[in-house]
Amino acid sequence: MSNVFVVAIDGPAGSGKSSVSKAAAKQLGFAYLDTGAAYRALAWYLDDAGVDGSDTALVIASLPAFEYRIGTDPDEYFVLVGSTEVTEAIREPRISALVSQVARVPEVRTFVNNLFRTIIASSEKPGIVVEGRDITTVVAPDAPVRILLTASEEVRAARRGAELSGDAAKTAAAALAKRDRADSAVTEFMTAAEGVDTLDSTHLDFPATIAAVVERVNRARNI
Ligand SMILES: Nc1ncnc2c1ncn2[C@@H]1O[C@H](COP(=O)(O)OP(=O)(O)OP(=O)(O)O)[C@@H](O)[C@H]1O
Ligand SMILES: Nc1ccn([C@@H]2O[C@H](COP(=O)(O)O)[C@@H](O)[C@H]2O)c(=O)n1
Repeated sequence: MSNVFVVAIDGPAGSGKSSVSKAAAKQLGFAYLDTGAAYRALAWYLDDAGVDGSDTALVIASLPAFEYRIGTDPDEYFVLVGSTEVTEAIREPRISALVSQVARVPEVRTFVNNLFRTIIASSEKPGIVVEGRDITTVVAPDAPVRILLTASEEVRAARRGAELSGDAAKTAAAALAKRDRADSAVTEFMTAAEGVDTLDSTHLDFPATIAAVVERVNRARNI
């Protein structure tokens, strides 16, 4: 890996990984890599092509044609599959409900992890905040800052529910718990691995959570 300073952040669904990581990256002048977007984009791609995401052989066979690009500038975030911008579409509850079944396939994980390592190594900023489920343990276990960002399930569900409307808001808590259960069978993100710092935002507001991340990074950089 290159000399880029990696901040690795993992956590369960709705713990604030993307919003906090993006804001911390902006404050630090770092790049930002949302790894969940790759799994979501693959789920979107398969769904769009009418491929059954539960058919492991078909999912693996689809990987070579999956053209994926993500913006790592926190001010210009985008996600592309081929020439289609899917930045918003991959956040839909429908895709959230499909994503775990593709993320459980080891060949998918190897494929996207190679992409992530390439993106990290080619970053032109002094550092990069990388968030997901297995960043502190698998993608960047040697990162100088490793954080497990968490919050109680009730608080996470309430924050996620507040973003949604209609039926999706009502079912947000159940959907979030279901996804965590499925993802926990594949990666460990509910408890911190050795050397990983737990940041519990249950009783912290958004600015205080960002400040806690930035403070950890500055301390590690002796700033
Ligand atoms: N400390 C906080 N206080 C209040 N709201 C917060 C805090 N942290 C995050 N949020 C809000 O919680 C919601 C969920 O955050 P976010 O989407 O970043 O989580 P996530 O971990 O990336 O979720 P997912 O894994 O489902 O993509 C957002 O509306 C975000 O603004
Ligand atoms: N490192 C990662 C990141 C994500 N996943 C899977 O992708 C889904 C979407 O992630 P979000 O962070 O956008 O919620 C997540 O539910 C996991 O299935 C992963 O396995 N590893």
